[in-house]
Amino acid sequence: MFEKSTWIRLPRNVVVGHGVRDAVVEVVSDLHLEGQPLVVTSPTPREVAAEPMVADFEAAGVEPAVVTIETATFEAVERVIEVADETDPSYLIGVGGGKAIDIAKMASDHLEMGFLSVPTAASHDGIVSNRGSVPDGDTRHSVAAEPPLAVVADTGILAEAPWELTTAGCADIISNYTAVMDWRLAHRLKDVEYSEYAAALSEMTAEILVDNADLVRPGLEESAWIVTKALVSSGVAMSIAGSSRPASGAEHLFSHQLDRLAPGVALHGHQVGVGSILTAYLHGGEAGIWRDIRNALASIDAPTTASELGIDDDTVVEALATCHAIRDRYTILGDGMDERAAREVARKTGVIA
Ligand SMILES: NC(=O)C1=CN([C@@H]2O[C@H](COP(=O)(O)OP(=O)(O)OC[C@H]3O[C@@H](n4cnc5c(N)ncnc54)[C@H](OP(=O)(O)O)[C@@H]3O)[C@@H](O)[C@H]2O)C=CC1
Ligand SMILES: O=C(CO)COP(=O)(O)O
Ligand SMILES: [Zn+2]
Repeated sequence: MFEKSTWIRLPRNVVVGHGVRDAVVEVVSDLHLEGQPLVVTSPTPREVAAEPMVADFEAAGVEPAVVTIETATFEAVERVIEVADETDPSYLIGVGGGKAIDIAKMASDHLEMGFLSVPTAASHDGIVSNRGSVPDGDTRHSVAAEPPLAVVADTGILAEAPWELTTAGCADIISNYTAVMDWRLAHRLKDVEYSEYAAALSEMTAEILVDNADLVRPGLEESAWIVTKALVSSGVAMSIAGSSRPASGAEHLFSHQLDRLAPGVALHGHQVGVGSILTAYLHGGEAGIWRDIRNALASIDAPTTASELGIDDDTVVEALATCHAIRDRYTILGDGMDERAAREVARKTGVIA
């Protein structure tokens, strides 16, 4: 008897383009959402996008509550839930980078209410995904959640954000190459559930972005458009897979470990990009695609070395040698790298001097 089943949850509306922030109230109406929203944001996105959006709601007779979070932690999720208990919203709106959107996503899942994703930076592919990513002591959780009901990505806002946020989003996409290599390996060796469709979409997204790298330039709003479409597509791949596997392999373990060893120094996307150079080398050796990944990152101004990340060489080596333990996710790192081997790979790929 055939007993397989799947349930793919995707956003109902994805609105991308110049000035679409002004359409949030209309998108809410299109979704037939009633009552007051709770806006979850972080300090800079609050000024850039949340406050004008709240003014639009007020003009339409709706009084949103606003909560500002500073970190992507379970405590921040708790705080949002407390504010929701006090203000009784009908839905949530996450306005910001990966931090604010992840917290809104996880709080909305707990509260069993929908949320909208309003990114202010094209810096990560959690804009659309059905996962939240949260550090917790020595480990890291990829938390199952609902995807947003709608995404409203204003390319005008995204293009005005600091350029490095956009290059971080590109690097998060380029890292899909090694994430999929790790996923296939885990499927072959450990029988990890695998989706050919999600893997193909994830790889194709990276391919299209690399093919269009010439158009990804500071000051060009078209760059925000190209990168946002890739981020949406990568998030959809995660939703199809029902896990972050299409977009998160050993290069993400490396980044999560850097978040612990050197917190707040480099952006998520930049760290996973450098991690992807290292793990591509582990997958393919000298003849592998690590040079293509390094060149693709360099072509869009993303860091390719420890010093460009602002992190010292020893910390990068330590992260590579220890990151396998951060989460139960089988990758090319297996049960971990010898520290000398990690240093050698980092040297050979030019990540450290
Ligand atoms: N769920 C998923 O599938 C995924 C989740 N992630 C998660 O997302 C996070 C990384 O996302 P990222 O966006 O890099 O992190 P943040 O949300 O921390 O944003 C990075 C920085 O950009 C600032 N910022 C955001 N928008 C603007 C703007 N328009 N103008 C100026 N500054 C701005 C933020 O300011 P401020 O400090 O004031 O907020 C912050 O300092 C990580 O926690 C990662 O784990 C990443 C990929 C996928
Ligand atoms: O960053 C992500 C995908 O780009 C999310 O992955 P994690 O599951 O590793 O948190
Ligand atoms: Zn990522």
